[in-house]
Amino acid sequence: MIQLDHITKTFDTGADKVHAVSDVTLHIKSGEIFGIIGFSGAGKSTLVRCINLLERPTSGTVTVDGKVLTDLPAKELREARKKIGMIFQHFNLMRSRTVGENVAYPLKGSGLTKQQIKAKVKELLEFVDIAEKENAYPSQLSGGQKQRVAIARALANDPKVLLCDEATSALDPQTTGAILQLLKHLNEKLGITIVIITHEMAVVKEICDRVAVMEHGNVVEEGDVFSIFAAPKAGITRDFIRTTSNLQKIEKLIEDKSPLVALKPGEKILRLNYIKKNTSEALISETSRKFNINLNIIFADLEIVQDAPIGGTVAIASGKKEDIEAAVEYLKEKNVGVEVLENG
Ligand SMILES: Nc1ncnc2c1ncn2[C@@H]1O[C@H](COP(=O)(O)OP(=O)(O)OP(=O)(O)O)[C@@H](O)[C@H]1O
Repeated sequence: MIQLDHITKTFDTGADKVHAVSDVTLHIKSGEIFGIIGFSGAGKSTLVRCINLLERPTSGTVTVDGKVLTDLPAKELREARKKIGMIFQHFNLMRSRTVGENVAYPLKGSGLTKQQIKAKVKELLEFVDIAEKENAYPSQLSGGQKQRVAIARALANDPKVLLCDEATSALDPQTTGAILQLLKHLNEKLGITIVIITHEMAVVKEICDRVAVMEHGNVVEEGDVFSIFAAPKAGITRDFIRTTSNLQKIEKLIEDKSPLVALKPGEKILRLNYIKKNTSEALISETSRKFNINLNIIFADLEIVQDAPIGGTVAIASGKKEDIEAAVEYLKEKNVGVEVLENG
């Protein structure tokens, strides 16, 4: 649906040149929710603004829904852009217009009659569940409500793609959750391809199918969300994942020689990470029985990503040395990442 080929964007500020995006090639499939994550200044916004040519790339081609946007003349580009909606962190609503007027705005010149526009606005506001605010002004709405209006406005021209630039960054966690669910709903109901820029891994985990990680204008890692969480390759990806996991707390306990992690001779502290979708918690009890060892879970940080458990547990393994070693091998065969954190 979206093909970015060798996109480079350099800003010439007079004094020097800023290489915001350097030779990025990405393919975003039709119907997926694609996340772009990176720290501030990584080039995420610039890259996404290149998709609808709000920012024209210095070089490279942008193809959306089969049209090479970078080659289109102005008039055709304007038409093609209508099929790419966009929402922003600060909503960008027109303050002097009502909710209904904001949503109707992109329908100007669409050829629809007043009556048809009215009906369309009503339908859109109902879809985002804010129909009762049609005559309110943006200043009378909460952040979450403003973003719902912005989503309704972005949907006015029945886009095939929705670009979301930090759309939940100004919202509290509960409202963030509700807006993400709304995005998921419109992805599923309307089949809209969604690109989400964020600096929060929790957002990626919540709704994205695939994710690209950006650093210094480059995509350093890309893949389906489960694989990226299970086996991140780039250092920056690991940093992001750490922000959503508590597992490293156990390392501090070991370092502080906490009684919680005190070992008897022969015991080991193992960190077990689920790295394939088919691993299940039952494996731990199965392994204990099979090798006649005890696996005493002292810490668990498990959650569901893309309908599969991910994260890990930390367990103290006790039993005969050779049985523990055999159990470790068995777990590895079963696609569990095993790391010995401490030997007793
Ligand atoms: N119009 C511009 N003129 C000059 N430099 C710019 C312009 N827009 C962006 N930049 C620079 O390009 C780099 C990438 O910025 P960009 O906004 O794309 O990053 P980002 O990952 O979206 O960060 P943030 O999350 O803070 O928005 C930064 O160094 C930024 O200062």
